[in-house]
Amino acid sequence: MFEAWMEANRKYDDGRNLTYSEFPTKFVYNEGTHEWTKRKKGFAVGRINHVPPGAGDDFYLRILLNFQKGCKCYEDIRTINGVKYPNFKDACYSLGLLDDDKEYIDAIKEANLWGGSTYYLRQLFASLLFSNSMSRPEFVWESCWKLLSDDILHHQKKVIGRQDLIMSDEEIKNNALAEVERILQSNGRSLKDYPTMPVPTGVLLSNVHNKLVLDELSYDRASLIKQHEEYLSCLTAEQRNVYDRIMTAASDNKGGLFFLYGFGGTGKTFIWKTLSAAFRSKGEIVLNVASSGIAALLLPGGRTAHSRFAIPIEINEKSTCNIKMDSPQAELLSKTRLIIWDEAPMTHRFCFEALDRTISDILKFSNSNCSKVPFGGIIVVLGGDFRQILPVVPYGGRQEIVKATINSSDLWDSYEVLTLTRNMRLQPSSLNQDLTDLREFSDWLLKIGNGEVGEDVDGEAIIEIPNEMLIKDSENGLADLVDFAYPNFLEKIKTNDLAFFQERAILSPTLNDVAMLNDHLMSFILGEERSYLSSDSICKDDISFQNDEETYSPEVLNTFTGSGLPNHKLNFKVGVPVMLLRNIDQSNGLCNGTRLLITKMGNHVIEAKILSGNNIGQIVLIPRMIMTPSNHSLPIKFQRRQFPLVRCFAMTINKSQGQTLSHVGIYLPRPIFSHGQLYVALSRVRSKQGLKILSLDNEGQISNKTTNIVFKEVFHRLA
Ligand SMILES: Nc1ncnc2c1ncn2[C@@H]1O[C@H](COP(=O)(O)OP(=O)(O)OP(=O)(O)O)[C@@H](O)[C@H]1O
Repeated sequence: MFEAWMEANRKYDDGRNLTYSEFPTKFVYNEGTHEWTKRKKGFAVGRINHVPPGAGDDFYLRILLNFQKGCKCYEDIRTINGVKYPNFKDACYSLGLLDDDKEYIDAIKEANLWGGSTYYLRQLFASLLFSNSMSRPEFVWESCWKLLSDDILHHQKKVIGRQDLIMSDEEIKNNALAEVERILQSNGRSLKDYPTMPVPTGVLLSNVHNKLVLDELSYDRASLIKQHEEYLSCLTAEQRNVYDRIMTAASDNKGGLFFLYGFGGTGKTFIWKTLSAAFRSKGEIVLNVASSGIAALLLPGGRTAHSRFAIPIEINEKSTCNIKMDSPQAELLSKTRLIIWDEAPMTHRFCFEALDRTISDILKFSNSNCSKVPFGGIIVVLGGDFRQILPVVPYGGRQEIVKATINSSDLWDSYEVLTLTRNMRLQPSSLNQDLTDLREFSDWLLKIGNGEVGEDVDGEAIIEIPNEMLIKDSENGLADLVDFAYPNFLEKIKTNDLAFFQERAILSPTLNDVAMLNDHLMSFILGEERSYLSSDSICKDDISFQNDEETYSPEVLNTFTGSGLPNHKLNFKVGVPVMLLRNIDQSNGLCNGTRLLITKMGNHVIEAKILSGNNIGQIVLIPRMIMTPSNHSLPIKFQRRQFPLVRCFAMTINKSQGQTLSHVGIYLPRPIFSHGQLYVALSRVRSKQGLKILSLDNEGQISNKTTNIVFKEVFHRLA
């Protein structure tokens, strides 16, 4: 039957765009003649028999049959993009369908051929360590250390000022390793965390244990004193009240929990900066974290809460953070005076409860009273806006989502709510007309966020979109929306205009609509399009692994999609903006949500330039990484090795939270589906001139109405 498929491909053209399992949709197999003939009626789908991984070449042949089309002989099956591979395994590898550390060696070699700085190569290696993507990191290091240390001798000659300096291979290798260690340490990691990796000899590692603490104490106090005075003199009366209340709690030495409630632009970040300067200028430790990577980049020395506190991805009401008692993180927490946590309402309450439990456990040894006060007596200030998107609870309804928010936690009774109400972005420096416009827009936004526009029926209201924000009377609404968000788009791609892409996006509620928009925009870009396939497998620690292996074959796993998980097949071109889906190197601004522009595409590595945050224009090398989705709706635990990237001409509204943009097109082919989504989409811009909305009704016709969802009960405990 199988060989007859190749025979049929030699005979007929019609089936050559079909894989082996798609073949029965157009052909029928005749058991008597052992031939495939063209199907005249009916429909059938094929299934390829299970082959266990231990079966050798047959296993790889089976994988290839899910991708290769129109093969006329065995050689065709192992020919990829015109290259004939010696065996099926190598052909699978070239398609990216295998998990193999060889890929990372090839990635480093490939990036080296691009001729960039060795520093970027070491960052690439460090990001592979951060993401635990290599099964044998020491093997990759041994194979590539020469490429990763190409600049060491030159650098040392400069440092020492002796052009005749000679270094042995071991010394060069040790120095390169120390550089990798430096990158790891800036992100709270060390080579010591990877037991099979060598560690550099010399002074560097003796500091490792305290590096996290040292980093937090190494701020320039003199300049912070000046900064603090400057900020303090600017505070408005209500901002000053907030500041005084927190400083009083600090001087009382009894700890304190606060929630700073204020909509966008009321100066929450300004307060965070003032407080951080106040404490740090006195040599006290402040940990600035945020729920999203983007918000973390706005804070001085900010990190995502999940990475700073090692909060487990799969969390429940009994979880604690992954911080051991005698670890550097524990020492850091025991010395911390103030924790600032921005965008708190989007994080599940279990995360705050896990941190509270962990801190109490750590501190109870030094002070037995600590376990009696929340967060062991550290002052904790949360901030954010409950009008925005609340924690995502997979398949959770209204009740589950509301129950997951921080103000449903038992800890909430201990929080004191401090409020900011004055919009500091809209100040009288603007022209009068502009100011009136801005105020009207800001008031309308707040009403949308509060659910005060339209008639509320069980949390949902149909609202009318103001005319000036609407795409209407249009032959092709989508083309007009694209033109608004990305005018002269091809020209901007040609000139590699980073500033243009930095501030623009199209937002839509669902992943499918976003994928359609990204396909649409990418189709205009000339140049080679490359497809990158992921390697998917069931996690070996899944206890039902043995039984599931047959049901969840790689081609079934390939179909899984989810928010935060890159697709099995990614299509990119040079010039396409993408968003990072992992925290790679937060100290260099590479976190979940950072936007990048693709500049080079290799077989195993992608080069891009940073578009958002603090390091705009900096080059970064992105490898494939192992990602395990935490989606409980999936019946098994599986992992995907893929580039942690998603195209972002268009992005989901949820992904846009925290981004500030100048031009936003909102595409609503169907209504938004959860609390805060409309408010978040509308409030990404600073003025209504930066906003256009294309809303479609059930018949797909342009409409001036859309749905807003607000769960008003989340506002109840904020008075
Ligand atoms: N007291 C102040 N004096 C001068 N400028 C201020 C003051 N407070 C805030 N600002 C400025 O107003 C703008 C908005 O403030 P900020 O970014 O702190 O608000 P936010 O509440 O954090 O907003 P978002 O939630 O949208 O991030 C910033 O440019 C900030 O520098």
